[in-house]
Amino acid sequence: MHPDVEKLLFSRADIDNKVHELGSIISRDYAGQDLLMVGILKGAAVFMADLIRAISIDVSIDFMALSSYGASSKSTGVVRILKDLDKSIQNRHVLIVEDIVDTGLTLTYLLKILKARNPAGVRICTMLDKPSRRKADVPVDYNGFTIPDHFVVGYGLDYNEKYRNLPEIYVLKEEIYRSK
Ligand SMILES: O=P(O)(O)OC[C@H]1O[C@H](OP(=O)(O)OP(=O)(O)O)[C@H](O)[C@@H]1O
Ligand code: HPA
Ligand SMILES: [Mg+2]
Repeated sequence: MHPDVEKLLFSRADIDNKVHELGSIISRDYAGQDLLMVGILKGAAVFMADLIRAISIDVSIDFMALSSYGASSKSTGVVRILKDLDKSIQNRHVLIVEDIVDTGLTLTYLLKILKARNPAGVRICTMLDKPSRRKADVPVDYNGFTIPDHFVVGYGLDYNEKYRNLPEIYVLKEEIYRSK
């Protein structure tokens, strides 16, 4: 285990099973529809790469880059678009793919922007949901795991741009983010 992590939360097997479960449900729910999956960079990149390969129907993908956290473990509530979608989403079925929903501020902002573009629908798929810290209500349609109030890293999730490459999901030691 990496020396900065407190404990393992979800193993490779836990993650693989969950990704395949979600992939099957999404494939069934969107059968016969024009599905566009939108990964939110950078955190969702790893989950997105696994999830699209667990989907059995035709799907297009795109990415958006938003920034709300910077070099802190706390949300600032300020969300900026760093990279927008390449094409119009009008009349398309959009599925937002996130690594984690925490305060919900990022997705609240994003949902507002995307709904204003008149898609056929927008739903949310997240690997992790941390409902105890919610500041804004967001409708999570597909959730991998609900987690308690710990700062987690790995499988795309970072602290200060570190630990995204860890293949499993861990709780970060408090001393790592408290000292900043
Ligand atoms: O529900 P919230 O409190 O808004 O937090 C969730 C968001 O925060 C993280 O992104 P971050 O801004 O750290 O960017 P990153 O994906 O590049 O790490 C995460 O990937 C979500 O997008
Ligand atoms: N870990 C990493 N990034 C995050 C988290 C977390 O627990 N919550 C919001 N962004
Ligand atoms: Mg981050």
